[in-house]
Amino acid sequence: MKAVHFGAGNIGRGFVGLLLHEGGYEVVFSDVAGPLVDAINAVSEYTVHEVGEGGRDHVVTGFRAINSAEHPDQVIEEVAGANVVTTAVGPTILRFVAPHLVAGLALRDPSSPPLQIMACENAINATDLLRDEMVEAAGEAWAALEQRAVFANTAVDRIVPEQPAGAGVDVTVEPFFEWAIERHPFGDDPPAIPGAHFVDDLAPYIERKLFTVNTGHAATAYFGAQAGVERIADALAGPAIAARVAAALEETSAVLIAKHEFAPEELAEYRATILARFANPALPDHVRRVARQPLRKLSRNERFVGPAAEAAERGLPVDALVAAMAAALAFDDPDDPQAVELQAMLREQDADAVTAAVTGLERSHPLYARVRDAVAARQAALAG
Ligand SMILES: NC(=O)c1ccc[n+]([C@@H]2O[C@H](COP(=O)([O-])OP(=O)(O)OC[C@H]3O[C@@H](n4cnc5c(N)ncnc54)[C@H](O)[C@@H]3O)[C@@H](O)[C@H]2O)c1
Ligand SMILES: O=P(O)(O)OC[C@@H](O)[C@@H](O)[C@H](O)[C@H](O)CO
Repeated sequence: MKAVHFGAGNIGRGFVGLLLHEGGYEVVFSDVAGPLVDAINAVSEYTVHEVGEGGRDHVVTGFRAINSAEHPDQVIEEVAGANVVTTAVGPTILRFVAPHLVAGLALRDPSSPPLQIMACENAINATDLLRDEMVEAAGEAWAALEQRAVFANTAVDRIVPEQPAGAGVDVTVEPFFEWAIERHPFGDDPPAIPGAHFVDDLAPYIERKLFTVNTGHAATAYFGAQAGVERIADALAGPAIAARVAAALEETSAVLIAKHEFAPEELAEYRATILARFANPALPDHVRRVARQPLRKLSRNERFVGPAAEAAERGLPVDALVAAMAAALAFDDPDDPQAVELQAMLREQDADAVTAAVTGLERSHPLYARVRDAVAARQAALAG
């Protein structure tokens, strides 16, 4: 069995590649970073080090890597003969992966079982997004290709920090992981992924994950950045930040309870587990990584505006989420292109233009005025 995994970065090697290996797949990593591809091909095994309570080491073997920027034909050929394709490249990169998948399907033996495609990105229905990109890339050819693949949305959860320079291909991760996958696309032949769970309805799982783990993580990072703290665990060690993050998560939990009927005590336990994961002192996770791409994180269906909009529509509180968005608006990292773009927008456009462009909210939406006030406050701070 063969799996082609796009994106041999932190989660690619430290989670997806590991579980595919444990499921018995030969793993072919595809990446555009030449030195990373060379480093992977220079070793016959790498170790995933789980750090923190209960952590242990896992050795991954049976993999190789291809530079898809230099050798697209090789990647396409691997896709054509694979059982499974996964991605962990970031939601905005899926459109660059899509043409390789379309070309691979075109080469695929039509009598082989359908290619099982799963995007493992932090976004609602990322696999649907990848499929849409493939349909667009294929144009009229799609009708002949679509039977050759099945598509399942997934929710992946494991904190994998940036790896220190010189660490080679090994990856340091937290011990916790969760991988929820839509069951119905696979019929009687689900992929072999030990530890993953197959669910009939992914929406509660992906929303619980994105609007708790990622909302809380991002809130910690943006409050931490404002306080000049570098590590996530250190940011959460301050009682003021911990209280603000906890308040934001109580607001998202209220939405999840109202929408998906989670039991309040179950979500309280989920929140406590997550805050303990963030506080793991052995995990070298940094504010800069977690805060990355603030425009993506402040967009309409993402971890702040998504749950806050639903809360406002239901008349539920949003104060703590708006406070976290205000901290995100202040995130100013010269090495993060989206942070630079956001700060330029705040300097050059009026509050309504920034609010609409960044959040995608209509002026008539009950959340709009609250976010616009936060935008105006950030603009006043920049001007003053
Ligand atoms: N790190 C985590 O804790 C974590 C956890 C869950 C989900 N995720 C999600 O996984 C995705 C990747 O995150 P990450 O932290 O591993 O990032 P990363 O930057 O470590 O890895 C991304 C990799 O994708 C590669 N890449 C870029 N363009 C590519 C292309 N066109 N084809 C193939 N590879 C390409 C990059 O070179 C890089 O190696 C994101 O969507 C993220 O939200 C991350
Ligand atoms: O990957 P992003 O940029 O969407 O979010 C940053 C982190 O919150 C994220 O990578 C978490 O570590 C991960 O989602 C945990 O499962």
